[in-house]
Amino acid sequence: MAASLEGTIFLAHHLLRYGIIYFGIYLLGKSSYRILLHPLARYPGPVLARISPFWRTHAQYSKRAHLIYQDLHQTYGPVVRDGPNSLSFSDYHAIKVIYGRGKDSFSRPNTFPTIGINSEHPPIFFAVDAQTHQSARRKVGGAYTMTTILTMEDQIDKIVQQLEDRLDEEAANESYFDFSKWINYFTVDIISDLAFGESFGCLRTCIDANGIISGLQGGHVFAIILSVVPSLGTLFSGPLSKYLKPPDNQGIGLALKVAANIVSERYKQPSEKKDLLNAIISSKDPDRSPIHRDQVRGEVVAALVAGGDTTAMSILGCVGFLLRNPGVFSKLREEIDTAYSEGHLPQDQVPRYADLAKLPYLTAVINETLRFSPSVGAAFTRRTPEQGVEILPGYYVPGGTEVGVNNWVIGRSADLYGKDVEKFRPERWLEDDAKTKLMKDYEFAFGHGARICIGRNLAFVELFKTIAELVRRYDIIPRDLNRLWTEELKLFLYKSDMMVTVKRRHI
Ligand code: HEM
Repeated sequence: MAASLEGTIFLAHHLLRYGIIYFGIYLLGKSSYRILLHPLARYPGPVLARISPFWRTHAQYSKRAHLIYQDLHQTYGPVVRDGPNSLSFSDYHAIKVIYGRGKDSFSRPNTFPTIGINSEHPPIFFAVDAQTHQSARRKVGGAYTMTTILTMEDQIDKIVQQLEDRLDEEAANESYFDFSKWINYFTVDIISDLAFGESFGCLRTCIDANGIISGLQGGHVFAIILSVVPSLGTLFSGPLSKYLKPPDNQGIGLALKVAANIVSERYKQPSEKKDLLNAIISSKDPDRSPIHRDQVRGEVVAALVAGGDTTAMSILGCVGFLLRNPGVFSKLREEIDTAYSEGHLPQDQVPRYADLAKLPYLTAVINETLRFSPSVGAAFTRRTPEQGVEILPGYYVPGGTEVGVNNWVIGRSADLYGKDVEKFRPERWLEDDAKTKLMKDYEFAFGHGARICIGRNLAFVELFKTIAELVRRYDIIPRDLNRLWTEELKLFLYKSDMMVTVKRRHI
């Protein structure tokens, strides 16, 4: 008995020892191959990134990947190998090749969890190959044009008014409060009102509707992990998916459930309301047949996930940079006050977007905000086509490689924006027509080409209105200008804990 136990221990010990040795040899062989013989071997990058995907996971997980990628390109140049099979580009010319429009667009790596999505009728964000994406996007494009979005302006204005009511209450309290919370609630109320047919009422009730906002932010951890180890994504669509479903009483699970209910209600009881939900429902396939209900459901959830926090972070960024640059703030306020005194803006209502878009300095401030601190601080990557492609002159990239351009890094391209890229200087958008045209051609805060942000018209309407109203009506005093906010990159570049006090201006 004792002898057989000894034998078993001896065997296990040997198996473990040789297992470790063989595994070590395998890892060494694989790493050597990736460093010396892999088709991307000629591209520079940190050793750990060249042999393992975990360098990228770690960078993303550190919550400062935007800064890590900026350093990475300063150290290694315009093309860096940031994973065994992936490259990051910092030369702005790469944008048009990687993200350019057309039937030959590069596909999106399948890196996002797709629970609750019907892969036969995916919403645009989840369509992987170029053709499926193109056909899904053609159907819903009309719902997001500026003309359609402007039919919803009165509803947006109502929520701008609710934000002002909250700020007036804070002004009466004369104490510091977290401005980022109200702006988050504000953008979620707008997108839920338009896409879900009814606002979640966060501003009204002063609470994060059943944890939807915090739940969405928590979901970014999955997105980060899956972006680096896409094979894990199969778990979410395979037989295990039912065990991995998020709980449907909070966060994204609740958003999915609410979306399913409101979409079927809207089909049962059509409404005259001018909102995104109706605009999407009335979208047609190119053959004029109605859009599939599952795509509608998916688009509604995608709008909430992609359109709430992103817009909030741009509004917060803009206010923060104005506070840090009092000269810019005064110049903007003067432009807006003059527009009122000359009768170009109405005294007794939230200004119309069409009038605000005529103000050149306001437009420049918003463009500069999107360059200086884009809400999306991680790259949305693409996969190169099978035959491979020359992305920059002399930089041939084999087929099946994951390639991307980081938004934050491109916003700091001195070739594109000039040597003073580290300064928040809206004037750069107003100085020289040729330079402005180039900067606009390569604008990247909303992505580029076939998958450029479909919600950007709505984002612009929200940004112009909110910034104009805040600058016109409030003095905003930060508690500590040197510690304006906590900034963390998840998938989006989050700003939180922005403690300020506000005073209503007497105008
Ligand atoms: C300042 C605010 C916003 C920023 C910075 C932003 C940024 C982006 C970026 C960079 C992309 C491209 C992703 C890629 O290349 O794969 C994107 C796509 C998308 N955005 Fe936005 N976004 C904003 C607001 C919105 C809003 C308000 C909505 C919804 C109404 C929205 C809905 C979408 C959707 C559905 C996509 C997927 C488009 C496609 O794959 O064809 N976004 N956004």
